[in-house]
Parts: sequence; C-alpha cells; structure tokens
Amino acid sequence: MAVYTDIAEDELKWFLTEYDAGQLLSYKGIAEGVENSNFLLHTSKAPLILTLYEKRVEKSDLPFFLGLMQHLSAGGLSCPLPLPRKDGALLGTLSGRPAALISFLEGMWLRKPEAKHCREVGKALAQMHVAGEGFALKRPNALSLKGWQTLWDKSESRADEVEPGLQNEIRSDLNFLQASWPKDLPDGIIHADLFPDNVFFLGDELSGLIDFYFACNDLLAYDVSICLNAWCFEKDGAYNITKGMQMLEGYQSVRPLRDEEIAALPTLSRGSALRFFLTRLYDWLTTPEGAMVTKKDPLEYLRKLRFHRQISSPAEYGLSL
Ligand SMILES: Nc1ncnc2c1ncn2[C@@H]1O[C@H](COP(=O)(O)OP(=O)(O)OP(=O)(O)O)[C@@H](O)[C@H]1O
Ligand SMILES: N[C@@H](CCO)C(=O)O
Repeated sequence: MAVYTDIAEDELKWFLTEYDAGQLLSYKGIAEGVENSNFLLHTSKAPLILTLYEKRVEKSDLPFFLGLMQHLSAGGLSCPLPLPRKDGALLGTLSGRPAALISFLEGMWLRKPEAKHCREVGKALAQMHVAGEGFALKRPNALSLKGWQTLWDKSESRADEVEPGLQNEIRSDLNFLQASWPKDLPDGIIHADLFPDNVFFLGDELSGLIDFYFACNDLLAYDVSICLNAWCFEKDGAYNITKGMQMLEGYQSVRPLRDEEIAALPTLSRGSALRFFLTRLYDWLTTPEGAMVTKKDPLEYLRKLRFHRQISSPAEYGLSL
C-alpha cells in the first residue's frame, strides 16, 4: 500500500484552512500507487486528492509537475488540476512532506485493457504531446541513459540473484543503447509513465490521464515506446500486435510519426523496457521485506527487453510501412 506518511486529522484540518476547499467531511489513504502517499478527501465542496510527495520526487521538480497539469489542462487535455492555496501557491507542507491538493478525476483504470482502449490511449498520448507544446519549464529526463547507468551501478553486483547471467546480459544492453540511442528526433513534454493505472476510463471512454510525476522533456517517440511496453503485452509475455496497431494508429490520428521515429522504435522500446526493468530491479533488491508496498516484478520487463532485442523491423509492432 502506498501510504508512506500518515496524517493526523487536526493537522489536515489546519492544512485545509490555507485553501478554499470547504469543510473536511472524511479522508482515507489510497492503497494504489508506489511512489507517493495519496489520500481521497471529501469536503463540503468537491472530492479532492491530497498527495504527499515521497522519496523519488525532488521538491525542486514540483513546480514543473504542477505547472504542467495546469498547462495541459488549459490545452484541452483531461487531467487533474492542482488547487491553488489562498496565497496562490500550489504547494504546501503536511506531516513534514511537500503536499498538494489536486482535483479528483472520475473514472477507473482498466485491469484488462483491450485493443480499442489501446487506440484511445494512443490518441490521448499524442494529444498530450501536442498540448505540451509551449510549456515554459524544462525538466531533463533523469531516467534516461545516464540515470539507467546509475541504477545499474547500484544493482549490478546483485543482478544474478534475480536470474543467473543477468549481469552480462544487461551490461551488453546498456552498451548497445549508449552507442545507438537516437538523437535529433522530435522532442517535447513526455508523460514517461503512462501505464494502465495512470489512465482512467468511464465505460470505454477515456476520461483522463493522471500521475505526471515522471513527466519531462525527451523524445516523443520514446513515450510511444513506453506505452507499447505497458499496454500491448499479454500476461503470458506475448506481444499483442493488434493492440500495438491500434495504439500506433490512435497516436498517428493526432500526431503522425516521422519515418525516423518509426525506424527508431525498436531501439526506443528496448530502452524503455530497460528503464522499467532497472527501477524495478533496484526496488526489488532494496525494498525491505514487509514494507507496505507491492514490489513490481523486474522479470516482466526482462522478457519485454528480450522481445525488442530480436525485432528486425518496426512493422513487427503493428505499423503498416
Ligand atoms: N486526480 C485523481 N483523481 C482520482 N483518483 C486519483 C487521482 N490521483 C490519484 N488517484 C488515485 O490514487 C492512485 C495512486 O495515484 P498515482 O498513480 O498518482 O500514485 P503514485 O504513487 O505516483 O503511483 P505510480 O505507482 O503509478 O507512480 C491512483 O491509482 C488513483 O486511484
Ligand atoms: N509504472 C512503473 C511504476 C511507477 O512508476 C512500473 O510499472 O514499474
């Protein structure tokens, strides 16, 4: 369960006096998510999400994340909006952590997304890329090549505990990606973590995107590769080309990919599979047993990484070339 920091009712009531949020009626911790502590608040006005920012979020990045939600929402994307305090600030402090109130987004995430949902996600991702244009703040991607190397340096010596031979295997992926990572592709604001649990649906209709806490400036097609990894594989590890095709068509109906972005998809997908493998591996090796958080399986992403390694043409993702 991702509630790392508990809050006292009195403190919360005091915190809310800084906002025009109405009277507190109830609050409860939300078990989902792994990064931050989230609470659902009912007030005499509207339901709200209270987020306390935890270890992996740098406080100096918060103006970027909160400002981005405002920018994307103004650009027509459905996403939560931070509620300003009476003094105009978007950020406060609660239980010793930076904290923000954000609007509650209706909908549920899909446990078993189908191809038609992948199409909607592709569209929404492209809409986000377009809506992100003109955002004044910049945030480099801390989890790109350099960040992967840092994570790997911390995990490498224990990698073979997870699977024998992993140390050599991952080292050669890192070497390959360092040497062949694409440059000069279109870049902009990317979500960087658009997994099923960050996309809400009402019925079959996508109602909005949440969790912009990995958002940054990077290659737009890298974000597409993250979504292919997160949405288009089945539980048994097989790539579902129909889902891939729908996702890519949905994306291209809003923002057509350039030839060089398409050509780079296998390398980008290999990189994004490695990125989630590495964060999961690091967490797997460092999260103490009994911690109140569900550890995610690094091997799921190892299988995806192996799949991308043997791709010989981007057509295998479901693109008609
Ligand atoms: N604006 C919102 N409206 C409605 N529910 C929300 C909102 N923000 C968060 N939630 C709920 O809180 C849960 C966790 O939120 P979120 O994904 O942002 O947390 P996280 O710890 O950053 O997770 P992740 O593991 O995806 O990085 C979501 O699955 C959802 O149930
Ligand atoms: N979406 C990430 C976890 C949160 O960032 C994963 O599945 O590994």
